[in-house]
Amino acid sequence: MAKINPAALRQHYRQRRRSLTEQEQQQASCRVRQRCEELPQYQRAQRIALYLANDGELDPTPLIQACWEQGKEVFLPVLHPFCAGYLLFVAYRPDSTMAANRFGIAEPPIHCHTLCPLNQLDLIFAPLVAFDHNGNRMGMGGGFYDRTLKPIHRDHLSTQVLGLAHDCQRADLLPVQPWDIPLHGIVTPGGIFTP
Ligand SMILES: Nc1nc2c(c(=O)[nH]1)N(C=O)[C@@H](CNc1ccc(C(=O)N[C@@H](CCC(=O)O)C(=O)O)cc1)CN2
Ligand SMILES: Nc1ncnc2c1ncn2[C@@H]1O[C@H](COP(=O)(O)OP(=O)(O)OP(=O)(O)O)[C@@H](O)[C@H]1O
Repeated sequence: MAKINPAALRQHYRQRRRSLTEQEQQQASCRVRQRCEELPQYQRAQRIALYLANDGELDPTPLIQACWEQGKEVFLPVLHPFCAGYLLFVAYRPDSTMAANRFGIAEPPIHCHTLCPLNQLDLIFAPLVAFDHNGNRMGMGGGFYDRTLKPIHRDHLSTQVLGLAHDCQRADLLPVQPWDIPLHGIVTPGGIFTP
């Protein structure tokens, strides 16, 4: 098999998710919310990290609403102000005042009392560009999630990491890099994939 260039692969799957219609996006978001609500990992979780959709990503807005309605705390990834390449997880509430980061993605303000350390998050729903049946994740190429989530495996944390994606983001087999952090599962409108 010909060696696939990861940059070309990333462009291919970004193009796929961007070409979904508004209606397909909304339907996908609602199906994924329903699937997530059936997961024991979700039902047990009190502190959950999500994200705000960008570039055609599966939009978790209905799931964020569900968390709020069910009294779960929601956190969003915020670019670390001092440690380049790392993320902080910051509380997101209906009244959070948001500001766009350098990629144009809205972030809540960082305060000591709104920060959640990794070991206190029960569940992280991660965005992705492509995934495979082994739970490998290809992201936007910044290495933000890989760097930030490294302690989960190193320190045997109980934090679960699930990818959220459209079905068209499923790849046969992704190239694996030594730093890649595998997902515990991936939720799509069509199903739940566990490696
Ligand atoms: N919704 C969402 N939030 C997230 C991530 C993500 O993948 N999705 N991230 C996951 O790591 C972090 C941000 N990483 C990102 C990396 C690149 C681009 C991006 O759009 N890159 C453009 C170039 C934009 C520019 O340089 O101005 C591109 O490649 O076209 C966006 C987010 C934290 N927040
Ligand atoms: N744990 C780490 N320590 C140091 N560098 C890392 C680490 N993880 C990733 N990187 C660097 O980040 C770069 C991007 O990695 P990769 O392409 O896997 O990102 P990604 O998972 O697609 O992005 P993201 O997590 O931001 O969505 C790599 O070139 C790698 O050098």
